[in-house]
Amino acid sequence: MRPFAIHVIDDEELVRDSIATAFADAYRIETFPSAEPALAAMQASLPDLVLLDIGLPGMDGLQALEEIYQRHPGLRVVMITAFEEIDTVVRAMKLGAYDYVVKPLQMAGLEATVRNALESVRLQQEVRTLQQQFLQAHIPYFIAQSDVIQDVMTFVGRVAQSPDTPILIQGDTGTGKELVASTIHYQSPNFRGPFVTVNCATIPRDLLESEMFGYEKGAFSGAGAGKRGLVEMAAGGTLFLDEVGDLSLQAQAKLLRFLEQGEYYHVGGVRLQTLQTRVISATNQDLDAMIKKGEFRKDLYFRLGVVEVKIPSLNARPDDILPLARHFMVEFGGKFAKSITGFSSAAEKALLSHDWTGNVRELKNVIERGVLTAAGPTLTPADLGLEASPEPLESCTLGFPPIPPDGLDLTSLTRSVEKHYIEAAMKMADGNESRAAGLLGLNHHTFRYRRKKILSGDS
Ligand SMILES: Nc1ncnc2c1ncn2[C@@H]1O[C@H](COP(=O)(O)OP(=O)(O)OP(=O)(O)O)[C@@H](O)[C@H]1O
Repeated sequence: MRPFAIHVIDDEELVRDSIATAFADAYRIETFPSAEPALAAMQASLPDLVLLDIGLPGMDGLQALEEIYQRHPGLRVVMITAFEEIDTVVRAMKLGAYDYVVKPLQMAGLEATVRNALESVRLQQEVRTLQQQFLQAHIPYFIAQSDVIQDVMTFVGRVAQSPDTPILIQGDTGTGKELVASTIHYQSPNFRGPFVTVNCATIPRDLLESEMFGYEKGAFSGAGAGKRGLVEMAAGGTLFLDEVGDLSLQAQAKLLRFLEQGEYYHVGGVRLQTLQTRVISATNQDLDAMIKKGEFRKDLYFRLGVVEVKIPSLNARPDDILPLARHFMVEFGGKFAKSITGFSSAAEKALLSHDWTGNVRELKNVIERGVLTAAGPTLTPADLGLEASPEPLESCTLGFPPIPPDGLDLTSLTRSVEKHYIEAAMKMADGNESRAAGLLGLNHHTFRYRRKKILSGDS
């Protein structure tokens, strides 16, 4: 199969025929005596290259070139021209033509020009394929099973569509804020640009401003050569400011100006710098409280949080626990070359009843340890370092009261048994609902629901 298609547009039949004959073996050739039918044919099927005569009847070559670029930007066009039309050639090249050949045509020269043009088409296709493969391999895989996190991800997919709207992600530690930020980046029009993470808590406060905005040579002692800032490195992409609550007030003022005007100065610099990047910030601190204490600028808070995304803690979305656990099991199984096939039912119960204060990060660590140390093939509570939930009541020896001669009210008996154990579990767990749920082999959500019902006397 000849891989490339070429459209030849020339009013001279001899030119059309000689090109068609010379190239027929190597390329798929279609010929047109004028621009209009060629443009119509392009609507149905786009060639890889167009050989376009300048002196055409009807729409001339330059008009046709403009029309082609308007409809199909990026298409390679080589102009065919008579020697005396050289001024027109210059105009064509300015409009974006790839190259030109002069009549009378020398087939060897034309062949070389066509080969070059098609090589650049091939390279462009290759770059696109590699880009696609890279993105597919790097797009973060975000597990979202629970309704609540699915709603968050639907919203995130919508807000990702703008290239520069600032987004503030709030959530407890380890809930997946950075993963959500990178998901936004890869779903946004900036996905070909860089995703640059700045952890504002780990860079010393007095260095943060210069690290973020860069500095000029000699800006401060030790600033031997100048340095580009992280903001600059994120140009055309996304700048992710993790732990944004840790920014000094001075850095906050600079960030505000940058967000509002897209402008900033290097530390020690006098030249105004401008660039475009999307800023996504995240925090697990209470920014409202920090604003009240004068530690965080209110205007910056509003600017960072043009769109706010709140990620619920893992305990509040128990439906995600097992899908996440299985996802990490596969990930670490592959990493450590271990064939772990799943979780024992006791391990699943233990996972569901554990109090995940460290959220998804804690769950990931637990599974990593489990996969690494387990003898397999299924993971047990001991492998995961979790306490097994108590055995179901049926297997315990309970002293059930006999049914009195006039019968009993099973519903109210069941209710008082449930009430008794919910209260006892809360007491044993020092009031921690999630742990109490674990003691009764329930997930947090179900336990909370039943406890609420019992407390309201409505069961
Ligand atoms: N829904 C999810 N699907 C798959 N992996 C997840 C998910 N949520 C979190 N993770 C993983 O859990 C770990 C912690 O997530 P991440 O670093 O994004 O949390 P964070 O909220 O930014 O934490 P911190 O507040 O400490 O900065 C990461 O390895 C991340 O890949």
